[in-house]
Amino acid sequence: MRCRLLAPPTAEPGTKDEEANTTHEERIARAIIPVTGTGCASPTALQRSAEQNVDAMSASSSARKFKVIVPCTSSNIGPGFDVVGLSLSLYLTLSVTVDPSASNRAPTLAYTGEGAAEAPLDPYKNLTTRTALYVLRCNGVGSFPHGVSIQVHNEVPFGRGLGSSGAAVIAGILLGDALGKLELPKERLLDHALMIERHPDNVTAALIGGFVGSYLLELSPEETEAKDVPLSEVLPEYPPDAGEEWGKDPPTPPHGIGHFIRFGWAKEIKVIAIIPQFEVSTAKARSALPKQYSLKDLVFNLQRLAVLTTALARSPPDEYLIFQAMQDRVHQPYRKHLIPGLPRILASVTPQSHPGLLGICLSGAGPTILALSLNNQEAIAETICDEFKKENIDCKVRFLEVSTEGAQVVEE
Ligand SMILES: Nc1ncnc2c1ncn2[C@@H]1O[C@H](COP(=O)(O)OP(=O)(O)OP(=O)(O)O)[C@@H](O)[C@H]1O
Ligand SMILES: N[C@@H](CCO)C(=O)O
Repeated sequence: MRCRLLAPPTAEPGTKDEEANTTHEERIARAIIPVTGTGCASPTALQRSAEQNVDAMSASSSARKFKVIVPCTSSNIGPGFDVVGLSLSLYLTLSVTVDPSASNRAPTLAYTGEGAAEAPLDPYKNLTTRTALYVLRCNGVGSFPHGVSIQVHNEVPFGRGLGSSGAAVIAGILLGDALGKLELPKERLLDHALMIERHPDNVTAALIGGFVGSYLLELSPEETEAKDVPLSEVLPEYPPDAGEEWGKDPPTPPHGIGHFIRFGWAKEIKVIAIIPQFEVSTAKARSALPKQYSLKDLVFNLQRLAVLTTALARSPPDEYLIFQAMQDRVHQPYRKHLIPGLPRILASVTPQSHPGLLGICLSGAGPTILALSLNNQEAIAETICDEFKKENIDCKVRFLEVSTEGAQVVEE
């Protein structure tokens, strides 16, 4: 088994995003928005030859097998709304076979695990494979290679604030890169991901691994305007018939649109995810946020985030400092109506009531609650589950590790 670890993180990407009221399909549409004003060139000689290369490579070799493994992520960690993400040990895994002797033109998809009943098996509708096709088409390869079959095993629950969509997008980015043998550098992979999921926190942490901070460059007014181009205009729903060409080409992402840095993470800090058994869509949770904030609330969060990123790297961790630094006034207060009992749940465990507790927050857009602790994990989880139970909500508890490696492609 040969492991192709992606290139080490060196730089950064970015854009700003307004995702409220959008579905993932619409977000993909945005991915395809001509942000540079110059889309991929329509199938040129270069594109055709890239496609022929991929097919020729497939045809001349035996079946190729590889895995794409992407961790889940918890973003925000209290005050770091849309800024920080933590990569954790639940994984989305694609087991991919490219068999030149198989005749299927479109990839076949099979799912097990979380979301198996909901995830589309049509590769032109599925978030991961559509993302892969976007990467291929932006890089001169007009279609999937023949004979691709993908077995998905997913441990990341949908719509719970654990970055399932970010993981699906990163899996698609790496899938496209691997199928096209593109070998894009990590920064360029991230550019493509940021065209789809416009807040960088989840996708960056999923790609890079560990505890990561990121920001996006502002789009120009023309680029911002262009983001309303509908999906149907930029990426056809169905593949063309043999010999026909795709319609309009998707725009390539601008280069270096996001920027990131990886922080340290003290090895003593343990992570507990308390996962309520209901979904909150990120789009809905984003639409609950105000358009404007008071200076007081922004300063409240900025002060805490500045302290938090260093405090979580220090050994031994300072319980009081971290607990205070994980307070938030930018997103959690506005999402409380989406998660029954949220203020009470967040107040249910403190370093005083549960020695060893470092902090508690909403994971991503919720409804999962993330607790950081030095010990006492079971008691912390039990108390939070009991609080949810008062609202007639069952929870699953996961004791997780920080996943330091980030997304990987493993050749078999
Ligand atoms: N493995 C997957 N395959 C296909 N689609 C997926 C996959 N994972 C997530 N999705 C899509 O993403 C949706 C969930 O995304 P959403 O942004 O609402 O929540 P999340 O990413 O789990 O949470 P958060 O962004 O708060 O961390 C699912 O309903 C599904 O449409
Ligand atoms: N930072 C994002 C993460 C969800 O994907 C939010 O809280 O809306």
